[in-house]
Amino acid sequence: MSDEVKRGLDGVVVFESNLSYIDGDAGELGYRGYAIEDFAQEASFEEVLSLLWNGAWPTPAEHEEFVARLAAERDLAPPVYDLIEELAAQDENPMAMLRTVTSMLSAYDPDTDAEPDDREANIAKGCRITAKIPTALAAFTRLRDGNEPVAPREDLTHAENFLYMLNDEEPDAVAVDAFDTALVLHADHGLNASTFASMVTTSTLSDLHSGVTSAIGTLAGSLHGGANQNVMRMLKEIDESDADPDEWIEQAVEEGRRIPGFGHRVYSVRDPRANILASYSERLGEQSGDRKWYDYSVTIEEHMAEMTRFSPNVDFYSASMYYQMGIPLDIYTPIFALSRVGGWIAHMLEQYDDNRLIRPLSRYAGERGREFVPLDER
Ligand SMILES: CC(=O)SCCNC(=O)CCNC(=O)[C@H](O)C(C)(C)COP(=O)(O)OP(=O)(O)OC[C@H]1O[C@@H](n2cnc3c(N)ncnc32)[C@H](O)[C@@H]1OP(=O)(O)O
Ligand SMILES: O=C([O-])CC(=O)C(=O)O
Repeated sequence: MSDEVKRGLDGVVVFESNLSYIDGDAGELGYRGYAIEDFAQEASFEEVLSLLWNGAWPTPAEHEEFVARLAAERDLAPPVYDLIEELAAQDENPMAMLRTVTSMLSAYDPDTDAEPDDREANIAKGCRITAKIPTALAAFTRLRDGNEPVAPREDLTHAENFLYMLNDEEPDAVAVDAFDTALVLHADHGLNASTFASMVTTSTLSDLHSGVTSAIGTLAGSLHGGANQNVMRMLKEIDESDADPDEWIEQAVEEGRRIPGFGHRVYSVRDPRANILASYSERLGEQSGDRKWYDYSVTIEEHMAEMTRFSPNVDFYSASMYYQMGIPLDIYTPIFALSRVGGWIAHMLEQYDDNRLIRPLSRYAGERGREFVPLDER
């Protein structure tokens, strides 16, 4: 057995999966064999969940049933609302809130005592987690901003309902289209770090709630899902600095700053999701009559292309898109989680069906044979 260390598991293939196909050099992404460009603006997030979890696009009857099942699970048990209120009062970080609340959801899940690899119970738990975390995020955001939570509605789609709960008004069609497409595009992406974390957790035959909780904690970091918030912070920094955006980005690159929203372990070219998200960012700018955020983004991309080998990833254009929709900056990463939960669950379902404990090796690099000295002799 080779003891070569593959830092960051770069290039190591550890599973077979039927979920997402990525060609990082060609800039291609597909879910279960369907190219994202063919369905991202056509299929709803609910349809994509069915595709990922069940392996096929739903028929109209299956879709209707699934949409109703998900919508019926949106509300939270009163103690969960109490926890959210407490966390909002503490001004907890929104990703930490989501991680804590997801963990608590298992206490109120009717299938909590099912065998961890019981597929039907896991689909039921998956529906509940996916349906409830948008309610938790919207309630938290409203409470910490001094507003009353808005109860979920069963007659709205997943995307519509979240925006409705967040703003206490029904969203317009452009916002719903943009948001639903963003949910679709963030739903799955191979063995990214948070998905891997969820699978490490369930490979021990731990439960689905634990897997999602691990994944949320992993998505939060700035090298992964946390980058979308940092992109917007960067765009605001440029805006507030009054600097010429061209000069700002040139200087940042020359200083060796790690530019959020650029670079990827798998893509050597522009992330295909960024193409679609960029078009929404531009459209929202045009709709509002202020293209500034989109234009800053384009300037950064152009300079990055000239000065570095890095292209935009999924987090780059989602930032200006969400900002122009009036979404608070610090909930961009939780919004990523509201979508990626679909992919985490799909991968965990695959994992349970063909499980083997994930347990790689480290190469010991410390000393050996050292002499122990008891505490009172040190
Ligand atoms: C949903 C997602 O998770 S998409 C990714 C979101 N994350 C970001 O956008 C954060 C910015 N990007 C990055 O940090 C990286 O490109 C990652 C973490 C996404 C992938 O990087 P890795 O494959 O692990 O490469 P690694 O971190 O080893 O970087 C290799 C080199 O490229 C540089 N580099 C990588 N990304 C960037 C960037 N965005 N800006 C400037 N330099 C970069 C690193 O500084 C490093 O340089 P060095 O060799 O001189 O030290
Ligand atoms: O695949 C990755 O490493 C990161 C990513 O783009 C995602 O999780 O969507």
